[in-house]
Amino acid sequence: MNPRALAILVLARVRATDAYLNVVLDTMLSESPPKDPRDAGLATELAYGTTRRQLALDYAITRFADRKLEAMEDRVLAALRIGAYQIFHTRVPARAAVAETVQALKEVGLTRAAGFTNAILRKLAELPAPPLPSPTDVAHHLSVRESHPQWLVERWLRQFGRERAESMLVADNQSPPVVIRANTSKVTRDALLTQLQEVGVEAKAATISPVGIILPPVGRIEDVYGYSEGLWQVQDEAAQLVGVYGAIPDNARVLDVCAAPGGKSCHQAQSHDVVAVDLHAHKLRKIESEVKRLGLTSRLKAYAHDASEPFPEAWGEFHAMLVDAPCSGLGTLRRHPELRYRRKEEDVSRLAALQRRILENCQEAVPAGGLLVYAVCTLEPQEGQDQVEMFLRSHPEWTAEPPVLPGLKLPLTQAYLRTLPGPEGFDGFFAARLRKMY
Ligand SMILES: C[S@@+](CC[C@H](N)C(=O)[O-])C[C@H]1O[C@@H](n2cnc3c(N)ncnc32)[C@H](O)[C@@H]1O
Repeated sequence: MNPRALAILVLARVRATDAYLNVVLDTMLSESPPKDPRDAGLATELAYGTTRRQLALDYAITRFADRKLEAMEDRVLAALRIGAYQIFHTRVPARAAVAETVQALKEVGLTRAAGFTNAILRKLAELPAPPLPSPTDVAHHLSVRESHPQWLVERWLRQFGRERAESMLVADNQSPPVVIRANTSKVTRDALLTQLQEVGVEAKAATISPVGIILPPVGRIEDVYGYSEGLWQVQDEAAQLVGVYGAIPDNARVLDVCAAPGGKSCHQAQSHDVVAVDLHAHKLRKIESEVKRLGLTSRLKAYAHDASEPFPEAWGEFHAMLVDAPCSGLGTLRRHPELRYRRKEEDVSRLAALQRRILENCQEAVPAGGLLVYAVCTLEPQEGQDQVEMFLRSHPEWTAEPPVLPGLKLPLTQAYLRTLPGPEGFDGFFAARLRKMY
């Protein structure tokens, strides 16, 4: 299928079903694989790029549309956004962007909307630049320019100041690198790096993670050296740092209570026995298939369970617990661009309350002397540092205990691990390493 038509169908399905962009794209690319891998690359770039810029594109489209965007057929709106994205953000000549997009809309069965779409895209193509609100209204201007909801821009401006907030917004619109974690139960990071370079992959060591490798843009991840042999797993560097910062002693049994899709569980299983738990039974399949590929089946058992409810005694005692709690995910917007339009400000408090329930249940199950590593992939203090400090105030038997890792420069804020989106190239994470003293 033509890559523009494929991108239209992907965005239309994401809008219609509220599904994750990466899941829909992967499914549709495997259902109708383009013959030329470059077409798969173009469909991916159009789907992600358009979603990242959606709010700004809608601001431009609204100027010329005679009806509300919400009332438009999913495929028509997707075509308008994809066309506008190419006009404003790619090197595709504007005339070709309009013509090819209208042709693609016909290919997906919407010939009747071709004239309407063509007219709007041609008007957009005549603009010298994408329209923007006045820079004097800073939050509105940045919201449209960087395509993030205004409530989020206002929140980040308050929390981080203009310079950092702006660099975070800009970073969310960049394509993230593919980062992998060496499966150290099979190979060291440095040996894997050498092997990748020997087969011609221009890989380089991650900035901080001692197990991380940054890959150059690659096609199908499954075709990269070492994938089938389970020598590595895809995982953002900041997510790897959670495992590193946790510094769980090798002899500890680990209970990972929010485990799917399994990145941090597999990281722990490289050197520990792990019980991996997730609320959703269907998500365990992904953990199990990764554990198998990585050759870690003897190290990890996966179960469905609600982490806010007591754990079965039959699972035994755990000296360390990993609570990678469900959160607003606002630190991962470059990887999940659709999330920024779905999140509502009130989600932060709702999720903080769920995290508190999970923490309360988990802390009971840790024996004296044991560790609990709490992590979230968001920048919101209510879900991160404030959450943990409230927990510590109400549980004097617990203390924050950052790890001692000579030679490693972890991005710490006080005792806590904290990464922010920005020029450093990380997703945004917060983690706290907590010790139960008695
Ligand atoms: C941030 S994700 C975990 C990511 C995972 N640790 C990794 O590194 O790949 C949070 C997970 O918590 C799960 N979850 C949500 N509510 C839960 C609950 N009450 N009990 C257990 N798991 C829950 C979600 O299904 C989701 O898979």
